[in-house]
Amino acid sequence: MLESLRPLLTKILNPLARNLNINPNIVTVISPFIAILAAYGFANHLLLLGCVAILLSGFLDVVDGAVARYHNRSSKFGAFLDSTMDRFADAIIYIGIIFGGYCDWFIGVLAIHSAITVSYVRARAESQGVDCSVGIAERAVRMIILMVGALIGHFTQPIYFTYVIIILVILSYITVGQRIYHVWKALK
Ligand SMILES: CC(C)CCC[C@@H](C)CCC[C@@H](C)CCC[C@@H](C)CCOC[C@@H](COP(=O)(O)O[C@@H]1[C@H](O)[C@H](OP(=O)(O)O)[C@@H](O)[C@H](O)[C@H]1O)OCC[C@H](C)CCC[C@H](C)CCC[C@H](C)CCCC(C)C
Ligand SMILES: Nc1ccn([C@@H]2O[C@H](COP(=O)(O)O)[C@@H](O)[C@H]2O)c(=O)n1
Ligand SMILES: [Mg+2]
Ligand SMILES: [Mg+2]
Repeated sequence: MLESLRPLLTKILNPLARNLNINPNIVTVISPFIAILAAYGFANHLLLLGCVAILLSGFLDVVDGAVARYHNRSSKFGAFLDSTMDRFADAIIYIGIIFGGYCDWFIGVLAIHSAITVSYVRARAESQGVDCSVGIAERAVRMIILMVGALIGHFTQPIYFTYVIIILVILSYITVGQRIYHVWKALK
């Protein structure tokens, strides 16, 4: 969905990438630590901290790839590490949200389950040679929805954050369906 913004994003990030001539894997492993900070924020009812930390963690997730591409340091291990750290970040953020009591534990577990399943379907599809970056709630969209929800919860009432999480779970499962359908069409 947001993939079409990638060329624009690359243009914007290239000056930063040019000045950041480091191993992109270093950037990749910092991102989940910032996600832990987001989880800490949610667990302690600091919604604004949660929101800013998700933004920073997501920012690093786009910077690692930009640095890798700009300096011709893209690697298969880097791609693997990037995806793995993303799963870690996804889960830890929801764990923080559950601890903060922003949703029923069952909804929180579904949020983790749906997010991991969305990404698993893509990984499994790619192992079958099918590109699967489709669906309404790819990771960037999920992160943006969470940030917007946290902001709404902060500036109005926390219950609105809960509603946003429920919507996010529904959108994530729809994405699982969209991706399975996409792979079915590609492989039938
Ligand atoms: C806080 C600051 C110091 C930093 C501030 C900088 C600012 C100027 C803001 C810039 C932010 C922006 C550029 C970054 C935000 C991105 C973030 C919202 C989400 C992170 O996106 C992930 C990204 C990379 O994906 P990647 O390929 O590395 O990972 C894949 C992914 O995990 C897949 O998961 P899934 O299958 O989809 O579940 C795996 O399957 C893959 O294996 C794995 O490789 O994706 C980037 C895609 C887009 C091109 C990103 C577009 C982002 C928009 C331009 C962002 C606009 C953000 C707004 C500013 C947000 C405002 C919200 C507000 C605060 C309410
Ligand atoms: N440590 C890394 C991180 C990323 N890559 C490469 O970038 C792709 C992901 O790009 P994003 O802009 O979405 O982060 C990934 O598939 C790798 O090709 C890398 O090599 N090393
Ligand atoms: Mg990345
Ligand atoms: Mg990533």
